[in-house]
Amino acid sequence: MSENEANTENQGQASAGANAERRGFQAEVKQLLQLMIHSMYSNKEVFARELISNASDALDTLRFEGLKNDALFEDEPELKIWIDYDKEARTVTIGDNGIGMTRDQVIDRIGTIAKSGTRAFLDSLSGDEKKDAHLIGQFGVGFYSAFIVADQVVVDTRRGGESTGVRWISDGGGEYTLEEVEKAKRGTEVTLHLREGEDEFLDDYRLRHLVRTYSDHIAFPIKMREQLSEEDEKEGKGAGWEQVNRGAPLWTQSKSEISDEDYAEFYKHACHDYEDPLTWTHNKVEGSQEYTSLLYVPKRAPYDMFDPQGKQHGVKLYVQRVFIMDDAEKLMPRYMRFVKGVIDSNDLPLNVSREILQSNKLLDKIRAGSVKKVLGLLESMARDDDEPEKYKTFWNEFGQVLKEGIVEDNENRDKIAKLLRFKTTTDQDADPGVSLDEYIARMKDGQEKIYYITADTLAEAKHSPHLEIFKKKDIEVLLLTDRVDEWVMAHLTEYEGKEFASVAKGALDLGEAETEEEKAEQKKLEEESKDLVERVKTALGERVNEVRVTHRLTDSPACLVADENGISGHLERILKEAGQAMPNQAPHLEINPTHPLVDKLASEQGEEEFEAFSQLLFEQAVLAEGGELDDPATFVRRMNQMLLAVSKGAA
Ligand SMILES: Nc1ncnc2c1ncn2[C@@H]1O[C@H](COP(=O)(O)OP(=O)(O)OP(=O)(O)O)[C@@H](O)[C@H]1O
Repeated sequence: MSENEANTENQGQASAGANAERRGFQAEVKQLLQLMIHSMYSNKEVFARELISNASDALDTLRFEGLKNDALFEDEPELKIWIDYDKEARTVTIGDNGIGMTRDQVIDRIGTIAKSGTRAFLDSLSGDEKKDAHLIGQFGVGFYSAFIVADQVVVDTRRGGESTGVRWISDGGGEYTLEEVEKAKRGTEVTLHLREGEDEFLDDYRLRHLVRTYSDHIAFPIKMREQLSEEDEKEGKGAGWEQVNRGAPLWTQSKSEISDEDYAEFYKHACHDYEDPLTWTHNKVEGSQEYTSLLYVPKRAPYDMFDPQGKQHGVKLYVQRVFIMDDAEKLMPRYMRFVKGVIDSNDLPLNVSREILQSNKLLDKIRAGSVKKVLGLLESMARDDDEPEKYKTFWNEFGQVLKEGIVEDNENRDKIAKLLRFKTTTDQDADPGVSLDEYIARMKDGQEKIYYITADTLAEAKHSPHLEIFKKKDIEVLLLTDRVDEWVMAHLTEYEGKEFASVAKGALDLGEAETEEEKAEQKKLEEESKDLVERVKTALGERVNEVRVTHRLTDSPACLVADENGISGHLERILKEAGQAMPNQAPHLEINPTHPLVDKLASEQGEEEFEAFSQLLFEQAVLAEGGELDDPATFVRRMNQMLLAVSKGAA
């Protein structure tokens, strides 16, 4: 019951009044509730953090909206949270005098889950409690965590400025009831009727301990009844209320006063995560503009990291300790959407609106400064040989998102490139992968470029015929298999003065990694194969752009190569899959005259046989680079004819 209101509810469970309306939960809520109760039981204490976080968010919202509408504060300007318990009724109540909710808001917010991708998320759960607990934690346990310890939850709430309040009651089954109630004070009280066996929470010491452990550094006072001495009780003294948490926002304190545990608990509260963060950076910037940033990198990627509709909590903006907005994009670029935390500016005006923030120079500077801090944090994590696991975790969870920065952030491209990690032909199992600095350090004598290949899978990349000459010469090649890689490489043209070159594009130039002798031999081969090249070109017609003698194959008869400035076959397939109309650009076909099949082709006299053979060579090359044939049936027919001819010859 509230610090302000008399305790009227008692004994047993609350029941809805005669005018109460019964409503069903959204199907997803029903499912989530059941899962939550079972899989989160071993973390049952989270309910305290979640409900206190919600109360603190409601106070933040009130303070922000109150900047424009003073009336919202009514006659109660002091913002607070309180916790009380009733041993006889077996209830614990968490109350706040924050913004509160209207009837419609209660229906929208606690009868429904508005997060996008909820259905898919629920379908992805395995039934394995431990795994599911992780996933649910990531999804956000929120208000429903109350049902882990309670078999009935009552929410009394009144929005600031409204005349009537609403009571919501549910036992966590399929339904809840709603009715209008008189509520003198604005805000929300959540009363938990504890399940059998949960009486441990009806204890002053236990509750205080929960507050100190989980919510010590939230910005508002959390109050509990004073403990009376025996003497006071004898004298019949009533208990007053006292603040239990420190109540100063963590980021305003100096680093030396904050322990790692404090940072971790604050993170879980402010960023709605249920695991500790991976790392963080806390900075006070002084001088021409003043702000404090406390930025965290989580341990795990959110389930909707690649969902464009996904709501991410991201970084919260405060102005002089007043919460202003929760909109990552204004404070962090998209490619840093994994960063969470708080930025508190002393210089922005308190009455700042979203419109002003759209184009605000101060905010731009804060954003640029914060991006540098995060990049610095990642750099030091990547360099940290004592804890290599950390960067590995980061890269495996968020590497794909960070890569987007190569495309998005011109200014920091080199810094981001330094943080990239790759599987390579020399080090396919490297976890998290090889850095560009390591690659450059082991480049072969005379090697001038950084070579890479893009493909859908690691197996496809590793076995690509385009790599043959590189294997022979022991030149390392980066194996790129993320979807975003094609765009990344279109923007990453050089690193530390070294150009990038796709092994599947343009005429291959190995520079000085090739001896004069090898170059002369290549020239000779080209001369000798002129007629053959002409014949193949004629046979294939429009299907190819150019036919030439290969430089890159040692074991395969032929391969396709994209134009130096064109798009690779891999990108062409990605774009086609995404439904983009593609101009038909024929690839170059490179043939390997030293291969016995090509030798056989050269000796083929019959024009029809020569053409069929050339087509086969071309189609094989399409398949080898992961492409699809326009007419697979004809390919199979040609293949079978060839096999029959060969077996007849052998008989
Ligand atoms: N004490 C409260 N005062 C006002 N509104 C509240 C309160 N508690 C919950 N709400 C509303 O109900 C919504 C749902 O809460 P819930 O805790 O389930 O999710 P959340 O806080 O949005 O996200 P998360 O799942 O990450 O915790 C909140 O976003 C808020 O709008």
